[in-house]
Amino acid sequence: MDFEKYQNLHTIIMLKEVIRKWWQAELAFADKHGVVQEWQRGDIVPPPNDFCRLSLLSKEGGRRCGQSVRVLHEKFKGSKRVRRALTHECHLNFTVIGAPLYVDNEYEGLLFIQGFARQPLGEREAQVLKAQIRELTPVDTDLDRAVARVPVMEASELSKLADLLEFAVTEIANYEAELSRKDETITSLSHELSDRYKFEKIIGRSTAMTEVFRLMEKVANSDSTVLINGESGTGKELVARAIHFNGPRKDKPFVVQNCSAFNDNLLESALFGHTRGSFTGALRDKKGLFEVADGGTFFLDEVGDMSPALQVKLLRVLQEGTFIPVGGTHSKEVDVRVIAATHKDLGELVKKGQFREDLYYRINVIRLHLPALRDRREDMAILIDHFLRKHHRENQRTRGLSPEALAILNAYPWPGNIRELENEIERLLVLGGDLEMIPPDLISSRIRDVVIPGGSSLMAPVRTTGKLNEAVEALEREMIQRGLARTQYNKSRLARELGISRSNLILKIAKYGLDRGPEGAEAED
Ligand SMILES: Nc1ncnc2c1ncn2[C@@H]1O[C@H](COP(=O)(O)OP(=O)(O)OP(=O)(O)O)[C@@H](O)[C@H]1O
Repeated sequence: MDFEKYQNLHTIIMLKEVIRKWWQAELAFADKHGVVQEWQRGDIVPPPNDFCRLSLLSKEGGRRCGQSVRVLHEKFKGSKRVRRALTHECHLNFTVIGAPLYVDNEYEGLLFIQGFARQPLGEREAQVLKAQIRELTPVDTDLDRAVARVPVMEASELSKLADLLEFAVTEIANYEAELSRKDETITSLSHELSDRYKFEKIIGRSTAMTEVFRLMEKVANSDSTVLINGESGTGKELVARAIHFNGPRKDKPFVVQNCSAFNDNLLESALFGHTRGSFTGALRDKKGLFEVADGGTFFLDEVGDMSPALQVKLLRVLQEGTFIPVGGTHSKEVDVRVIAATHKDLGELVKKGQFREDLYYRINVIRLHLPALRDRREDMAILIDHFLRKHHRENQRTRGLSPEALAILNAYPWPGNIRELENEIERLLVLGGDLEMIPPDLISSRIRDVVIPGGSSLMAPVRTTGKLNEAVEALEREMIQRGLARTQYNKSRLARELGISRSNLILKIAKYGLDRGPEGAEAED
């Protein structure tokens, strides 16, 4: 256990100050082997008691001071039942008081304070003390003055100090417990995230997607740079996350930055960080995202929009794993896997001189192409089904989309790809309320207008050949079916709209088999 990490705990800072101010003593920590690491390293904060200072700074004196602390440590280690503060008289006859630190019922060391007398030193005691210290080390200090300055702690004071030490070890134990709770939460959140980005959560059975999955499996366990190509909303980020969460870096950060979101200066500072004063407003040093992503994966979206200057910096990180923060003089080293994405044709940009060729070859090690939704129509049905389940509210009755609604969705070119489809399904589920089947009327007019310009009929093209009565019947059936969907099976309203009686409408519904059955019947009209 490293006591240094507790030095900044608010309670410990306060405690140290109080102890210094009231008792002229220093709070220190010995580890679970009874070793005071700072002393071992020669990192000694001079204690207010000059005799302790002289002793600690001499070789033999230091050894004896360490031994005194170890005696206390042995007392704690010997009995798990001792949880209160105990005292011991050191080689110079000063008191050491310590309290044991237990974390998770494991003994981790002790917090202690040393170097005070229990009562003012008498003449004889002072003589002995001076002789002892002279034996240990050559003395250049006025020892009479040192005797007068020896901190004295009476019994009542000592019990207060004991309370404070016990309070401090409890605080540290609580802090550790809180940290491990956080660790558990982080681990379980990271499992949840890995679950969410399992390959099976990426929907697609088309040939193009099967190829994507095959490559994803291959690259997940490697460290190579990946370039994902595809229009907006085709799932580039989803695929990048799945690669990260299915690979060895999954417990490390996954960081995303869209390179077209900022101007050049802001992007550079976001990616590489900046030093204080490097530009107006840079009030303190700031870590860049490459540092945040250290050990993990960095998803650089729209990499084709990066300026030539930043392309150079990116190339350096990819090749050497180093970069210099804006305004900085020293380079920093990171271990980051880069997954880049773009909707542009980088090869074309290279030809036009807008993208560095060396960078292009460096990031184009493995390329994944995500097809536009319009080019993988065979995935429409399972995608719709997936989003219906994903956004279905608990207890919602909706079972699906009506055949007419499906026909419209299937005919639409989906320029916004899967994101647009997902948004539309989510919207339909909200608007559909408790309707069992979502009717086409609820589909966004933006989509309907593309599929049926001017809101023309959804029906099959008007028949101009064949038997007239059959064509009339087909038209009648379509009009009733669509009307039922639009009015949510309100037959009285639909009958009025169609200009026929309600009973006539019911007959026609039965004739064309358009009734919803007994379950739906109750909700009608
Ligand atoms: N194959 C898929 N299966 C399930 N959901 C998907 C699939 N592809 C994309 N999505 C969903 O579509 C939405 C858009 O995906 P994503 O943000 O990954 O696209 P993108 O290509 O990175 O978009 P952009 O380039 O605009 O940032 C997300 O909600 C994502 O979960």
